[in-house]
Amino acid sequence: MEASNLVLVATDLKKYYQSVKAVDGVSVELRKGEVISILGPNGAGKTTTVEMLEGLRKPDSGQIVYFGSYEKTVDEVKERIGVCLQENFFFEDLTVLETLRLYASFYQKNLDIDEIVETFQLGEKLKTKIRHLSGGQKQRLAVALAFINDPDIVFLDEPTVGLDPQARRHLWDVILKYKDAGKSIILTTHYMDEAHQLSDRVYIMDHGKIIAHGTPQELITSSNLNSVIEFPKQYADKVNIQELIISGEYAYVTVNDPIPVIEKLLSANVRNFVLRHPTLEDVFLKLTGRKID
Ligand SMILES: Nc1ncnc2c1ncn2[C@@H]1O[C@H](COP(=O)(O)OP(=O)(O)OP(=O)(O)O)[C@@H](O)[C@H]1O
Repeated sequence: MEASNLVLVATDLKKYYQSVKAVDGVSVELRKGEVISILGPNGAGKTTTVEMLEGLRKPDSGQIVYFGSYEKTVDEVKERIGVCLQENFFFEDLTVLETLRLYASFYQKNLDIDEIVETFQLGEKLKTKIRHLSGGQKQRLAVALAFINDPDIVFLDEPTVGLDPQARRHLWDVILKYKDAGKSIILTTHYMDEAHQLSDRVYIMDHGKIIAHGTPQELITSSNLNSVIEFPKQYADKVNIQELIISGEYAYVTVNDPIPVIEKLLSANVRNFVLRHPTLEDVFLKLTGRKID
């Protein structure tokens, strides 16, 4: 990949709050036409990292280079950046159309509003005031607004929270459409399937540091997890299995050879287990020892 394709390079970013090392030496690269995800449990430092990349928070140290130019500050590139924050505030008495036009007026360059309306399926709500939108409709509008200035880099912090499964899938298609059009997208998400489906590369964060990164498949392969065996946690005490992880209602074990574990389960009369391929979620669980939510 040519260096000129790098639209953002962040090196050794740090942000400390008294004793809390919120971000402790994070480096991230983003290329043109790429979707990357930053995954991590609550408090890992994802939002602080992304807010520094967006120019909303000043790093204590480290460097961020936009569009290959050391001279460009975030203020100079903000026309080329789109942001959907985790919590968005709107003027409740404006309609959807008025809101789109207002945000468009903040920038020199815009995507066509009709195209945005169609892409984000907002047509039926154009004359509806924000206060009368459902949570999911507001969320779709918030993501739409991140694209209004036809940005080259788009930050989407938990963009599908509050959406029903159909709307979530639709938004995935929209994100991939914009990626294919050459936009570069940084996603933070709690949904592992979303990260896997959308991301070219994933950064896994914990305690302010990147603890692993790569394509979803590279992360799965490099974790040396061949098989996952999963069963209800109430059986965990019945079987002596090393490296068992209890999370939620289930006990998990990731192994290269599943046969000895299955034999143990069967001899303890545990039959309602599932054997499956590992997912990004299992990698995450192995690395951090806990589930993301
Ligand atoms: N303004 C602040 N003052 C003090 N501590 C802060 C501040 N902002 C964040 N932190 C702390 O920094 C750490 C990282 O927070 P951050 O919000 O970046 O994590 P996160 O990974 O985005 O979490 P979540 O998934 O819950 O949004 C947390 O321990 C948080 O309490």
